[in-house]
Amino acid sequence: MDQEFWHRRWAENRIGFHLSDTNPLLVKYWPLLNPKREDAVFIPMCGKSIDLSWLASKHNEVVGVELSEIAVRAFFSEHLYTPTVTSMSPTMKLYQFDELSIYAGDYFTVPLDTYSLIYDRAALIAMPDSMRQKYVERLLSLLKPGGKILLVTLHYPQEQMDGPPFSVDDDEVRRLFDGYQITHLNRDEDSDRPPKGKAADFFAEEVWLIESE
Ligand SMILES: C[S@@+](CC[C@H](N)C(=O)[O-])C[C@H]1O[C@@H](n2cnc3c(N)ncnc32)[C@H](O)[C@@H]1O
Repeated sequence: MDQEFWHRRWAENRIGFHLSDTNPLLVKYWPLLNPKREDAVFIPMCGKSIDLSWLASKHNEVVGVELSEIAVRAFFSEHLYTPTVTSMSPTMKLYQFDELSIYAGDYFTVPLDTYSLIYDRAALIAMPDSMRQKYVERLLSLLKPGGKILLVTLHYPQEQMDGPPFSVDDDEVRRLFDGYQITHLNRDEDSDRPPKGKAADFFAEEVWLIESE
């Protein structure tokens, strides 16, 4: 999945993954992380998710990274926020407004801090098999000791459907986050997917709590 693929998706507004409201799974399961206002939150590959605003209403510092500047600009204009914009390199900008900072740039190269809490919805599962290990290594390097991740994945028969979104099953979550405490919080087979025009025998959305020990 090269970067051009995602730039094209945003340029053509093919963003079926975008939710028009706060993700109910975030609202339901975030309290299980025992979040405190002063815990800094990181959201990888955040798109223009409304979840950014929900988390910013509960935390002093929320940091997102999104490759597409179209998405980042849309997020701020759709919320009527006027961010300050700092150019960091020809391919990287930092957008800031109150508690929220969003880097428009590549997740793998943006200069990030470490965070107590991470929210991954449709980021790990946007990565093809060949990139997932590298994606998770970077994610775990950004997690403070004692930190927690709320992770939302999809599980379906991969041979019946092309990704993204890709299927990431129970075994793979446990392998990718080996050495961390993993709690399976929810499996929903009635989620309103697969994406338009695609079909699979089953299609389950799963929620995980990953904790560093
Ligand atoms: C499936 S979307 C999910 C967006 C968001 N998490 C949501 O729930 O709406 C995956 C996002 O990852 C972004 N992305 C893909 N590769 C990236 C990279 N290397 N760095 C930053 N963002 C990336 C895409 O532009 C896209 O917006």
